[in-house]
Amino acid sequence: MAKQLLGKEVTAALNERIKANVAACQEKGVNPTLCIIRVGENPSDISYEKGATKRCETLGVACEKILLPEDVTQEDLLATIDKVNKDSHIHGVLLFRPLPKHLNQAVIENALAPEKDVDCMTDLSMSGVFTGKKIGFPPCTPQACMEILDHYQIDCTGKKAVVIGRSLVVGKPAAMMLVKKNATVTICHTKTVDMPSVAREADIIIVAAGRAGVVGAEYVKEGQTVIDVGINVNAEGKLCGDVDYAAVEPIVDAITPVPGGVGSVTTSVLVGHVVEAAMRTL
Ligand SMILES: Nc1nc(=O)c2c([nH]1)NC[C@@H]1CN(c3ccc(C(=O)N[C@@H](CCC(=O)O)C(=O)O)cc3)C=[N+]21
Repeated sequence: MAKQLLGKEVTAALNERIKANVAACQEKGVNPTLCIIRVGENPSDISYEKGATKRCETLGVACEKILLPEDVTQEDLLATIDKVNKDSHIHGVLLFRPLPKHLNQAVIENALAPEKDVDCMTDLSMSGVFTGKKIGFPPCTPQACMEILDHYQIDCTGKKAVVIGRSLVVGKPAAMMLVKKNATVTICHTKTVDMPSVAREADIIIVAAGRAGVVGAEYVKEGQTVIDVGINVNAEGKLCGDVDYAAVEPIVDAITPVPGGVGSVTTSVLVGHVVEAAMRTL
């Protein structure tokens, strides 16, 4: 039986710090405010939006939403971003990605004001993750993985870490953050040859493959820690991870469940960034 790494234990600690910072803002007459921009009706965007809305409420942060149709033009989305950039009562902006194919995502991502970039969407913010310079905020999801490792005192120094997935939202920045924690890191992706045997060599596996249940028993061995970043909505509308939990859990030492793992921590990290952005304006 593996130890469950529970998101709620990690968020309880984070939320206390966030609440204190919210109070500090309010004392100075500033109401930390998140603006969510959603294009279309992607179910995983909607579930993140629901989670973020609830967490904002719990923590006393305002949450505004801008919903745009799936066929929004590049011009209209850029105009929306320009508007929130100029709106001084908004401290942080979350734009769900990936965007529909007809939009030029690279241009849109860099249109956001850097000081409001609470999920590391701009190239400038992302450069901070790679250079180690303190620029903006790190991306919420890989930071949530690190918060879980820290909270459960899972030391990375000298450990072998395998990251499954090379996206700019999770895989690549997660690998850099693990390097910063002194792990030796391997990034696996769709062209990796014999991924199960690479994964079995790891002490720590971060799974951000983006497909439900792809990591099965053949990827793991005893003694490992498995962090499942996947949030997939299955046919019954239920959340499930990228790890086949029932197969993997009996083998490894520690594992994050879905739901109840990384996703819930991601949401608190996001709200924490919004409050931090508000504090920087004081
Ligand atoms: N720019 C961008 N950044 C993202 O981080 C991003 C994105 N776009 N697009 C969509 C995906 C999906 N995603 C989710 C996060 C939390 C829940 C979620 O359900 N959270 C629940 C808890 C879930 C759980 O317990 O595991 C909550 O906060 O209460 C769902 C989905 C982020 N993504």
